[in-house]
Amino acid sequence: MKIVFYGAGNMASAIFIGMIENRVVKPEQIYLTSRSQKEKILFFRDNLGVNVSYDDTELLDGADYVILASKPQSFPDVAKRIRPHLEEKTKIVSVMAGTQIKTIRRELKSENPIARIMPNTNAMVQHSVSGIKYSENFPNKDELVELMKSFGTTVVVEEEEEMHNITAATGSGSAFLYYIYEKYAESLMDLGFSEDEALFLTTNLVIGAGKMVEDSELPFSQLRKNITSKRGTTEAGLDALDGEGIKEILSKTLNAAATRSQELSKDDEDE
Ligand SMILES: NC(=O)C1=CN([C@@H]2O[C@H](COP(=O)(O)OP(=O)(O)OC[C@H]3O[C@@H](n4cnc5c(N)ncnc54)[C@H](O)[C@@H]3O)[C@@H](O)[C@H]2O)C=CC1
Ligand SMILES: O=C(O)[C@@H]1CCC=N1
Repeated sequence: MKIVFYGAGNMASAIFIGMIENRVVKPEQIYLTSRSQKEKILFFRDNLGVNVSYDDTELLDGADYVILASKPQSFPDVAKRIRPHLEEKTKIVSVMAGTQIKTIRRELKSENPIARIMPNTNAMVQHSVSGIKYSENFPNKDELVELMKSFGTTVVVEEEEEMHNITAATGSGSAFLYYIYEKYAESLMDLGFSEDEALFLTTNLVIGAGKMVEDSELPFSQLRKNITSKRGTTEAGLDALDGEGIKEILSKTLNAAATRSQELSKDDEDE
C-alpha cells in the first residue's frame, strides 16, 4: 500500500506517526510532501524512515491513498500539483476542515473516490476521535476504517452539516480543553503558586482525571459528585463556576467553531 500525504504538519504527522506506531503501515509505504523543503519533513524521513518527495509524478505513481492535509486555503495550490498525475484507482482522503467533497472533486477535476475525515491531534497517541464522510463511489470503506483505527476511533457521518459539529466538538475540542488547563494554571498562580508549581499541579490533575475517566467508567457527573462534599469547598467552587455561566461559555465556543467550519465550506458554486 502507498499512502501519500500532501502536507506534513500537525495533523498529518499525528496521523502517520499513529499509523507507524501501530504498525498498520510500514514507514516505507508512506510518502510525504509539503509546500517547500523544510527541516521538519526531513526530520520525519531521517527519524521514521518515511519517503519525502517533491516530484508529483513520482508521488502519485501507484498511490493507493492521497491524504489532503494542507490548510483549506492552500488546497487550490495542492490541487494544481495533484491534478495532472492523479490515477483513477487512487482514493482521496481529506482532513481539511470545512472543505466539502464537491469542492475537492471540482478542484481535482476527478471522479476519484473521496472521504472527508475529521481527526484530532490525539491521533499522536492513537486516541483520535475521527468523523468520516464518504463519497458515493468510495469502495472498500473497511480498509480506510482499519487504517484510521491505528490512530483512534471513528464516527461515520452522513451529512456535511454533522461534519461541522464534529469539527467543533473533537477536531478543535482538545484545544478548548488545553486552553482551560492553561487558564487553570494561571489561576493557581493568582492563588500564590509559582509557575512551575501551577504547571506541575495542573498537569497531574489533568492526567489523573483522564485516567479516572478511562479506568472508572463512571459518568463525569458521578466523578464530580464523588468529590463534592455537602456544603464543602468543592460545592462553593462549583457554585461560582456555574454562576459565571460555564455551560453558556462552552456552547458559545462550540458554536463559533462550527460556524467557522461552515464559512470554510462555502463553495463558490453555492453562491
Ligand atoms: N491541527 C489539528 O488539530 C487539525 C487539523 N485539521 C486540518 O488539517 C489540515 C492541516 O492542518 P495543520 O496540520 O494544523 O496545519 P499545518 O500548517 O501544521 O500543516 C499544513 C501543511 O500543509 C503543507 N502545504 C501547504 N501548501 C502545500 C502545497 N502546495 N503542497 C503540499 N503541501 C502544502 C504545509 O507545508 C504543511 O506541511 C487543515 O486543513 C486543518 O483544517 C483537521 C483536524 C485537526
Ligand atoms: O483549527 C482548525 O481549523 C483545524 C480543524 C480542527 C482543528 N484544527
